[in-house]
Amino acid sequence: MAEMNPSNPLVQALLTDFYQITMAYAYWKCNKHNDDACFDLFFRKNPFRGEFTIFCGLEECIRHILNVGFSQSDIDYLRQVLPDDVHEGFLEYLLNLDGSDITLHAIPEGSIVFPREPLITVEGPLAKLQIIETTLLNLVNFASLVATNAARFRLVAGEDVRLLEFGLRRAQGPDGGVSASRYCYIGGFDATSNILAGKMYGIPCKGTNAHSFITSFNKLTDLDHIEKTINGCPCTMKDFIQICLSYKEAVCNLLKVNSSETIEGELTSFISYAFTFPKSYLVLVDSYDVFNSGVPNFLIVALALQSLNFKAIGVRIDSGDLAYQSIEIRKAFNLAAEHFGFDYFSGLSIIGSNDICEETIASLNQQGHSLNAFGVGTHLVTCKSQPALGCVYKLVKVNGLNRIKLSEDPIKTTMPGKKVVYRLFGKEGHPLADIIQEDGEPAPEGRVLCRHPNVELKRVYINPTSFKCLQKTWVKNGKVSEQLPSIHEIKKLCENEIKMMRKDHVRLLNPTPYKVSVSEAMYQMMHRMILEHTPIREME
Ligand SMILES: Nc1ncnc2c1ncn2[C@@H]1O[C@H](COP(=O)(O)OP(=O)(O)OP(=O)(O)O)[C@@H](O)[C@H]1O
Ligand SMILES: O=P(O)(O)OC[C@H]1O[C@H](OP(=O)(O)OP(=O)(O)O)[C@H](O)[C@@H]1O
Ligand SMILES: O=C(O)c1cccnc1
Ligand SMILES: [Mg+2]
Repeated sequence: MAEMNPSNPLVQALLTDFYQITMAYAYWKCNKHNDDACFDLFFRKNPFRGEFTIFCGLEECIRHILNVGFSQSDIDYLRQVLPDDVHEGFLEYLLNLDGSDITLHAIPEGSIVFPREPLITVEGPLAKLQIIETTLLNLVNFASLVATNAARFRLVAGEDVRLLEFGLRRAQGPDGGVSASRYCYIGGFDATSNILAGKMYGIPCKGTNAHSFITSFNKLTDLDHIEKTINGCPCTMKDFIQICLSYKEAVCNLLKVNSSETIEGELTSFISYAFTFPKSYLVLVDSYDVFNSGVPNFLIVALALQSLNFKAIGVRIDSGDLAYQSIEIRKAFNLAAEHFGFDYFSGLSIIGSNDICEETIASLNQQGHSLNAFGVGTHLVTCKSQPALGCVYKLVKVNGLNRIKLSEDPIKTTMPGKKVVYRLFGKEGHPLADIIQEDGEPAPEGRVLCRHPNVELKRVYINPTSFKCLQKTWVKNGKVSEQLPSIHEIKKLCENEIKMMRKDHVRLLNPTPYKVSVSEAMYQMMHRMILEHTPIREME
């Protein structure tokens, strides 16, 4: 199916690390390449000093598995970079490689997830699963990081504020930008300014205007000669300018502004924008002076539009104190609403932008403001406060034998075996804890003993009112086995999952860790393996 290609053509078999190919060659040489393997993809620490993560990137992983394969030119290139004596049989093996014997289980995209949980579990031939490691990690790491970042912006902003993603110009390259737009939408943003992402993924596109547009206009007479009329209305530019000017004194008197000090070029730019977009008139008001020019000029044109039965949308401010200015702008809108008798002026939108981060929004909320929307770029899409999520991909089983990787740091010791995660819900409806079990253990029933994976004495009995298994099988032997959700469904899932959490787990500052536990059987198996694989030192 053509539509099941990865959305980025860079996502292909060669988008992996060289060592995956050399290891695959060694597996092949030792006849291990078709060993029956199982790998887990997971992270060890939530990002942004938080206690939750939004899992994203799954659909692109699935698309990669459905399409993975080396072209003849890939093989020709590999022949050049591998040792001279590389066996032709291995290159032939690579040429014929596809995803037909890979099975993938995963937690649904958009879910709230926690450290050490297998987000994706892949089963299939060892060498193939080795080759796709880097690609899957690349597809999940940034996607989950930026979606989590977006979810945090949504949490701090609250439900009633619109969040617009403006990051493309600052993003880490074209793919960073397009991916950020997609996963920020899932994480909680309402729209993007990135029209390619809009087209590719069906994300709503929104935009205002820039200082260059406003400052490119100079004098009203520059527009005088325009012969076109306003869209959907017989009003010419000359007439429209006259209507605007007829409101100038009244607006300036109302706002106690010296009308001769308002900037004519700015008014000209607003008129030209309103003339073009009479139904979506929203302009940037901070190019010269917000209160002595931007706001009066905006209102002059909003009133002119109203006289033609069009309703203005609002303003954007992109500098200065966003709290103070938004409150004062709202006062001006209220005054105009009352004076001119148009109630909706009180509810006009005020969008704030300019280097906004999570802390700025928290601070603005604390100070009080009148913004309806935030336009956020740099801090959101570059994940400035934490540039990477440390997802890893570890072998957990081969030919029926559980495998383990030990570490001095117990949190880095891998959890052996194929596993599933159950989420246990309490009587208030919130998740109480997740429990990682060995695949094949019965589902939790009655009173569930949840053990800390590493600390023997940390145990808790949970009596869940309900539970759910988080994993689903999305690909079975190279074929999609579960209907993939739309981006809008993924977004909705993400929103619901965050809402279900107890507030203290998802608060942004010093949140309470959510319990990720293991079953008794899992605990015993893991610790038996740790003992078996830890050599006992000799001392004299
Ligand atoms: N009331 C506020 N409380 C806290 N932070 C704010 C407030 N208002 C604006 N900010 C933030 O303060 C910073 C102001 O940045 P900066 O001083 O560079 O901008 P500016 O000089 O106002 O604008 P520009 O340089 O674009 O003309 C921005 O990050 C902005 O988001
Ligand atoms: O500030 P960010 O969160 O990255 O959001 C995107 C920014 O991009 C635009 O202006 P740009 O920064 O290009 O120019 P300006 O700041 O000089 O207006 C916009 O006005 C925002 O300020
Ligand atoms: O539409 C906007 O206002 C916009 C788009 C990109 C960057 N800054 C602002
Ligand atoms: Mg800026």
